[in-house]
Amino acid sequence: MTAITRRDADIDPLTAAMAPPPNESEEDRQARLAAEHAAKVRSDAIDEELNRQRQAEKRAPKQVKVLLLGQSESGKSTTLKNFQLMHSPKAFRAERALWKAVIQLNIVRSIRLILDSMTEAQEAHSSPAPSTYSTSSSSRPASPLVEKEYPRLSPDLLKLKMRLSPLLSVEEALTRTLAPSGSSELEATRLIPLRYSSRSNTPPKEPSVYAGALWKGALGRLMSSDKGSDVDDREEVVWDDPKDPGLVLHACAADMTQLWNDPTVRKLLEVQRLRLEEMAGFFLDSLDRVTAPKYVPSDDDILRARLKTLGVSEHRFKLKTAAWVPYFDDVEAIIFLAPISCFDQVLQEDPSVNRLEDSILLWKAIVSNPLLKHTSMILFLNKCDIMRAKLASGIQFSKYVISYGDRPNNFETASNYLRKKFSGIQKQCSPKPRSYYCHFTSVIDTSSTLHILQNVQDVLLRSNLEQSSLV
Ligand SMILES: Nc1nc2c(ncn2[C@@H]2O[C@H](COP(=O)(O)OP(=O)(O)OP(=O)(O)O)[C@@H](O)[C@H]2O)c(=O)[nH]1
Ligand SMILES: [Mg+2]
Repeated sequence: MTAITRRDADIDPLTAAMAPPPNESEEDRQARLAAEHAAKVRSDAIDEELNRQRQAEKRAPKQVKVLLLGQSESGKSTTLKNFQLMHSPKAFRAERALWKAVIQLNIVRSIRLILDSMTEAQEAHSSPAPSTYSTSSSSRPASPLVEKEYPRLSPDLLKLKMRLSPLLSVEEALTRTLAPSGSSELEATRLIPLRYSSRSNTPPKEPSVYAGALWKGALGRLMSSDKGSDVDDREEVVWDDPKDPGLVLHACAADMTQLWNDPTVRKLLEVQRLRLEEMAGFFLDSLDRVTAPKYVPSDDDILRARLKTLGVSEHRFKLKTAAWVPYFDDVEAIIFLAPISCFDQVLQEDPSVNRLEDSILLWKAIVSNPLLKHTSMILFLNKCDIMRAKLASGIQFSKYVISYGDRPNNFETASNYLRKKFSGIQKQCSPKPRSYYCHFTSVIDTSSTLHILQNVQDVLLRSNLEQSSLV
């Protein structure tokens, strides 16, 4: 009985299944052997391919994954442009012509904001006197319109406004170009209401595109086909459409300059607290240059151009680094952008939230996230140039950041105060100690940013090296 049991166990079910049928003919046997041989050849080929891939992966540089995070308008896309300029300058420059359309859209948007302000001033002057409001209802707050002291607009200024109204349709055309109908990007790039009154409390929707290069393709196709799809470094944009937005902008250039330099307009913007020169995509001080027929955007212009990104995109860059890079494990790092200049601004999507406060809360959430506990954190306290200008112009930091108290209202003190605040949160809220670096940045400045990104890259590689116990 014991013997029988042992014999049963010896018969491996797999061997039994693979064994030839008990009464196999010679012909069947040949066919079976041929099929088995073919299967073996296939399987060996697959093994070989897998081995080849494994070897190739070992030789290829390991990827260093870096995530760019931060609230809207913090400078993520601009930092990415810096990476592109650093690692694939040719590809970056090949897109100059495409950015021209974005810059045109930025100009038209700034002009529309001025025209909207003028409309509001006109309405304020034609609306009833303040006393009508104060007697109408005790619970109703006085209209903000009548509290503001709008300057009166001269007939000449109103004529100028009329002359510039065709720009509104240019805005519409450009927005459509960036998100042609039928594309998945259309929904996100909904047209801005032609007239926006600040009374309505709904800010105009900003043109936006989904992450990735879809919009670039759409725009590229619209350009003159006889030039081919490769847009050369110095090539100007040539549109198929005779109503080229560039032509309209060129024709309106003198009027736009006159509008922007008009003292009444400046006063009006001041009353509205609309600081266009600090807003994203500001080009009104370079109208002559950027509306010239042969204008080609410079690196600087491209970095300043503003187009909102929706969604997440992935970009790969090959780092020109030493041969030892392939031996490191993956390193995950986050570059977090906090635009410190926004201490006196609120979120567009929720005007009850201060932008700086939003950045701090977001930072806190990221550093305390247990899933990211091994991730190196690189903090960019960004838009230092705007921060410096704001403080120099007399805007009081302590009015918005009460805890700042009576410290001096200068860039050095205020920026260091914020650096300590962000670093403190990192130290306190990280689940465990981690690599942490902080930089003061102005990512529109390519040379200083290049320097910082180089440093970031070195640090990431070094920390990888340490983790791999190679140093
Ligand atoms: N002056 C100045 N402008 C900056 C700086 N960083 C970014 N900008 C500008 O601010 C605007 C917004 O920057 P983006 O890079 O588009 O911001 P983002 O984080 O990608 O924003 P979303 O796509 O909305 O998430 C752009 O017009 C940039 O040129 C800076 O350090 N200084
Ligand atoms: Mg973006």
